[in-house]
Amino acid sequence: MSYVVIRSRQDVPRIMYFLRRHRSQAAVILDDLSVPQELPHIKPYNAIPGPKPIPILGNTWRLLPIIGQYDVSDVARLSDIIYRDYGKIARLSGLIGRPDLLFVYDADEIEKIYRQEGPTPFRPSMPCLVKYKSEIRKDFFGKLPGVVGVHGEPWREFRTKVQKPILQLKTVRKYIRPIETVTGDFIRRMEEMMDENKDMPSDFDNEIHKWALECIGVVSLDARLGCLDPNLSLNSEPQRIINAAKYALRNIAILELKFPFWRYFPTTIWKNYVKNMDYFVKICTKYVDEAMERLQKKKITPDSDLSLIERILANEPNKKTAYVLALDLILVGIDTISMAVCSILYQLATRPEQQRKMYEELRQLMPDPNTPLTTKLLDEMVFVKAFVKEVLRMYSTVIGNGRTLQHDTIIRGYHVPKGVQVVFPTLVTGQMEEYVSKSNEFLPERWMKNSDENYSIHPFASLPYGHGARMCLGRRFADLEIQILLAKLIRSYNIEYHHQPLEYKVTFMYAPHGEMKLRMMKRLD
Ligand code: HEM
Repeated sequence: MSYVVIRSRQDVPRIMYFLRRHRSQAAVILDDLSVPQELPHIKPYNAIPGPKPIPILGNTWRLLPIIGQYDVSDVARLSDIIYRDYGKIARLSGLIGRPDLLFVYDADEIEKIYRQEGPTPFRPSMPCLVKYKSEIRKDFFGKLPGVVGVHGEPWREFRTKVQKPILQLKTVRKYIRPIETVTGDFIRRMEEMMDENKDMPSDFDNEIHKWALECIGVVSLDARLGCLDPNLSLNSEPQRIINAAKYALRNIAILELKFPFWRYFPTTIWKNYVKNMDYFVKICTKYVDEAMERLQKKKITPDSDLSLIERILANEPNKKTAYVLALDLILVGIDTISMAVCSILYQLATRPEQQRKMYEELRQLMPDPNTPLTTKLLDEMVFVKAFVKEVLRMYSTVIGNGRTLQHDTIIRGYHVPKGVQVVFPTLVTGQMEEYVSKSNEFLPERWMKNSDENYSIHPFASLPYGHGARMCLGRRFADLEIQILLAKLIRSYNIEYHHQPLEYKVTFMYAPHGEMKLRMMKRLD
């Protein structure tokens, strides 16, 4: 199917006549994206295939516990099943309390939607966070609600204020040393945790979570939070932060994917969510205030070597921007990265040949394992970077992204009305043979410029960090943190796995599910 974009409504009859005459299958898109219903060839929205809703419960029952056809943890499989059952476009309608979900598995269409999204893309996410920010703590967030769960002008204004420092390589690179220090502490802790077989404990994923928390503390609060301390008392601040991160973040899957009872009355899980979010607000306020005090004592010149938070505080008279930014980074920058790291380490442990290649690259770049990391060294770790990309293609931590359509749009020949939530299932499209050559094979080399073979990949098939103006704000930090961890760990240890294979599931993010008892064998060279 090809498309014809028409600049003016008056041209419609002329173009339609031309298309009919030439028996063309092209779909017509009006430049202003308002689509008249009567255009021939364009099928109505309700003709899109999809699971049939049942009366009263709509399609929500499919996600209900016990009677539901799909479990929350099956969401990744659900997206695959929908593709197999209905093809490249499918509609999940009749979801109580939320708009229809439209699954699009066509990389050309995904590209088109992303490219047309305009200056304020709307990502339908985290309704519970929206309620928290816009109702429960309206007093705090007011006109500066941040980026996560925020849309339209308020989102654009906030993103414009913070985007430059967060994505600027100069700022990100300042964090090589601090993240290397956190990671060194984490690896020492791993040494202490291993059993007599050198296996990590069964809850090793929680330890990775603490490393991610400690990293985000350094980035967003200019602070070492102390989460890697092995002897935390129950009431200590780091332990309370660890617990809040678990409840506030991990329960979002239950709040958002299961029936949203919390919208109608405050359920226990909702009350806990609010309590933990309040705790995060308190922590962010405390550490940003401390950063401000330190900043006030500094003499700032245009060349001052400032941290991310200091730069925000120096440019913005309102401290609220820094509080809210820190909160947003914490909310989305812990689980994403810790789950991605679980997945990457598990893949390394179960792919010894690939791990050997990574090790050889690292040994060549860092003959002494204690070589301090630099921008140059990190840039030269091409296999490390390619391996991470390949894991994110085949096991994308965030299984899909989405946009709420802000205009009526034609997608695969259907007229899709404004307001529908379009889902881009990157986990599925990233593995479709028509978009990715040898899609079922795990080949990091496909991402390497000087690879012997010529692999093709559609640029919109695998987008683990999303795309466009709303793309992941923390992606440079995410890449940096993952790369530093791999460089330090794989240079010095061989990672193995000697237990039952782990299945991938969605518990908020897509990651191996079960006991991550990785074995860490110290390398001798
Ligand atoms: C491997 C780890 C990560 C993955 C796979 C990931 C993925 C994503 C995706 C898919 C989005 C939506 C983008 C879009 O709508 O186009 C997103 C948004 C976002 N991410 Fe990440 N992310 C990761 C790590 C991080 C980290 C470490 C941080 C913070 C330091 C972070 C901060 C954010 C923020 C603030 C947004 C919201 C941006 C906005 O709506 O304007 N992410 N991320």
